[in-house]
Amino acid sequence: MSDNKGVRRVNEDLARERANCSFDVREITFLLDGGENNTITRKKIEDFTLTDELLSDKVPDECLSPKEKYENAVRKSCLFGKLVKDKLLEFGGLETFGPNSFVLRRIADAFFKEISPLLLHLGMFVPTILGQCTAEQQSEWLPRALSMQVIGTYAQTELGHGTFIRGLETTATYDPETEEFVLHSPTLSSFKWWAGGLGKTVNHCIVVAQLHTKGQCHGTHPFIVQIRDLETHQPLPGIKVGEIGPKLGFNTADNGFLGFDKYRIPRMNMMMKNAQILKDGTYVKLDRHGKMTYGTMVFIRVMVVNEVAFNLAKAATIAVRYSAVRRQSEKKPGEPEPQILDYVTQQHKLFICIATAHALQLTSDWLWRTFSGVVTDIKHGKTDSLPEFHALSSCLKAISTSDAALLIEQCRHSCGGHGYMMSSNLPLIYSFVTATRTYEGDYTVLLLQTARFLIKAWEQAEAGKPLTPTVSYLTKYFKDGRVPWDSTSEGIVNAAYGVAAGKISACVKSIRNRVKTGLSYEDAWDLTTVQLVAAAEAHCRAVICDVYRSEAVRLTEKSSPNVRAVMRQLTTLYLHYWALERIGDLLRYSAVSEEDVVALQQKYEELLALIRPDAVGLVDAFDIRDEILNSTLGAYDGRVYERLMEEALKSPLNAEPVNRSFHMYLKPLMQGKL
Ligand SMILES: CCCCCCCCCCCCCCCCCCCCCCCC(=O)SCCNC(=O)CCNC(=O)[C@H](O)C(C)(C)COP(=O)(O)OP(=O)(O)OC[C@H]1O[C@@H](n2cnc3c(N)ncnc32)[C@H](O)[C@@H]1OP(=O)(O)O
Ligand SMILES: Cc1cc2nc3c(=O)[nH]c(=O)nc-3n(C[C@H](O)[C@H](O)[C@H](O)COP(=O)(O)OP(=O)(O)OC[C@H]3O[C@@H](n4cnc5c(N)ncnc54)[C@H](O)[C@@H]3O)c2cc1C
Repeated sequence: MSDNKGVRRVNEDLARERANCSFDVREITFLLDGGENNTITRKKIEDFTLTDELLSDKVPDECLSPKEKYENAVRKSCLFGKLVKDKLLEFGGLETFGPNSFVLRRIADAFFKEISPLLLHLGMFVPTILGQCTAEQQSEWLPRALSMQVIGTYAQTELGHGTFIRGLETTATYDPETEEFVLHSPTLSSFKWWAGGLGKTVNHCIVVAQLHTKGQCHGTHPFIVQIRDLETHQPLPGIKVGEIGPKLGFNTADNGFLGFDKYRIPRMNMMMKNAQILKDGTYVKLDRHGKMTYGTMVFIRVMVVNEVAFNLAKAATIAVRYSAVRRQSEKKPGEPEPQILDYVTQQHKLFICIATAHALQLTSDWLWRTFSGVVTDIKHGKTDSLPEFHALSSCLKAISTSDAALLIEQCRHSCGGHGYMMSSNLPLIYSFVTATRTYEGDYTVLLLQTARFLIKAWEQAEAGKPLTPTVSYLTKYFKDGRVPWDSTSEGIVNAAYGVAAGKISACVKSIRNRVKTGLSYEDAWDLTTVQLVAAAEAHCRAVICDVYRSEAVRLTEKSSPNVRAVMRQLTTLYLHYWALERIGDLLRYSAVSEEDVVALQQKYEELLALIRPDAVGLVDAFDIRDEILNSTLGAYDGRVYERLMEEALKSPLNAEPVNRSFHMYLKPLMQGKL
């Protein structure tokens, strides 16, 4: 596929797709990056970080042993970290969790096919210092953490408890004699389990433990704990630490276990922004809201929406480019084999992935702005917006991770057998994203948190009290009766809110009816949880539909007509897809008719046809470099078969024509000598 000057040519089908695209791809890239300047900065950072020296792996990562994989990930983390530290100042530095840190997080995928053992240090250890320490404590820990003298992680989950934080068993008992806390793991189930980087990499750790002082337990609080010697890296006396073993993914993250045997830490290692222990052991609570120590989890839930939007964009890019290159079967006898992207069923599998990546990216940007507002409020001592934000971030985390994981798997299905190859990168993208559905709050558990808020909001609506913005629709749909049907985008969003309101109303009735039979509120709630999860899902879906539609309109106000048209086609496709997926709910809670359903289906199929010529342009607009995509099927030039063969030849099994197992086992078996 090289021309006579050695320049690699692009696959002809892909080249033709790009020539036929109706819009300027860069325009959509700028929209998704949040402006042209951001794109320019991102590209500069990519150019200086994505160097051959760092990226070249002679043997594919997946062919290495677990130990070699981990060591390679540590090597690259250190080289990448140094490069970033040395050069990033040229681009305005890594302001703490500013736009450059999002860019770096994405670029990191080029270095770590799975995950960096240092991700938890930057992703959770540093943010927890920022969120949970006093200014004095920050000035002690932050410079050491940012210069990587202190490398840390976040150890909350235990063998016995992850979801139910109040059930954690690790104790931190204050000893006023020595002004120290004594950390202890009283049972096997109290061992910390899961923290990324804990197994082998970190020397410090944020430990969430039950605080005891003056004979009283004050619940869980975070502590900074040194666990390894800074010189020798040996675990310190009183610490039992190790790695938890192979997992579905995250295999370079050295997730670890940790136990304490009456291990002492100074009083000031308690993170004291929200609560303090005075020298004499007096407990002082500063958190009027009560859940401020859960702040890091809320932050990560916000970040995760962005993570999964990007990973879905990667999977969609791989699957759409491959579908433009791959030809299979015949539509009519004797005709040439079509590109598989020309099958309507393939378009149905893939275009929703592009639209969802957009929907989640725009929702994530909106959520980040909302979060920044909440953080500013909290700095001014206002916590009123926290319950609504907790409900919102919980459901968006749950739904975005669940949707992304399902759709990434759909991208893999759409690539047939080759999608199953590790070298396609789809299995690793999936294994990374499917974990997001569990960590930082399990899907069901988080939707039930949102449901709690929705039921309270319903009761407020009933009492004629004002409602916060994301639930204000409940006032409108409070009265029973079906929501009028209107097939415009706005109409579909309204219907989605109507469905959510109908489901919340049904939950309220169900709980009340059960209480009337003599059940306790808790039992009535428990029996209604299947409906409550569905109601929270419907609420979240309505929010995503609403935000996606309105943000896409706002962002494309000044766009060229063709970009505006294709962006509108995508939002309309998303709305129609979900209307059809939830048609049973619409029939129950809205005035949609049989003819309307037929029209919805017809319009959906028309949209697939309209988007088809722009599909490759749309994934090109994600502008994900080959190094980051890491995929034989999805590279920009479409050299799919060549890359598959090149990668296969790197397999260690191909290093010798005959494997020794032939002589050891097969030959004796063949000769009846085994
Ligand atoms: C060099 C190389 C590196 C390259 C990178 C370079 C770039 C770096 C940039 C960094 C970018 C970072 C990106 C990050 C990407 C992500 C990667 C992360 C990797 C893995 C991380 C995984 C970490 C973890 O999983 S940590 C553990 C998380 N655990 C959980 O989430 C547990 C879930 N459980 C809970 O949240 C709670 O226990 C809960 C809510 C289920 C119940 O709590 P509790 O029992 O205490 O409360 P209730 O009694 O039920 O409710 C009481 C009341 O409180 C309200 N409430 C609950 N939670 C909150 C909250 N968080 N905020 C506000 N309010 C809350 C609740 O609603 C109730 O209110 P009522 O009014 O009473 O109803
Ligand atoms: C890859 C990965 C990385 C992780 N990294 C970290 C880390 O760095 N630090 C850390 O502290 N933790 C980490 N974790 C742990 C993670 O946060 C927990 O696994 C997660 O919060 C789920 O808790 P659990 O494992 O206790 O699940 P469980 O709560 O035991 O859930 C099991 C099942 O029970 C259901 N269930 C539980 N409670 C309820 C309820 N109240 N109502 C209805 N259903 C319920 C759940 O829906 C689920 O189906 C990580 C986990 C993974 C997978």
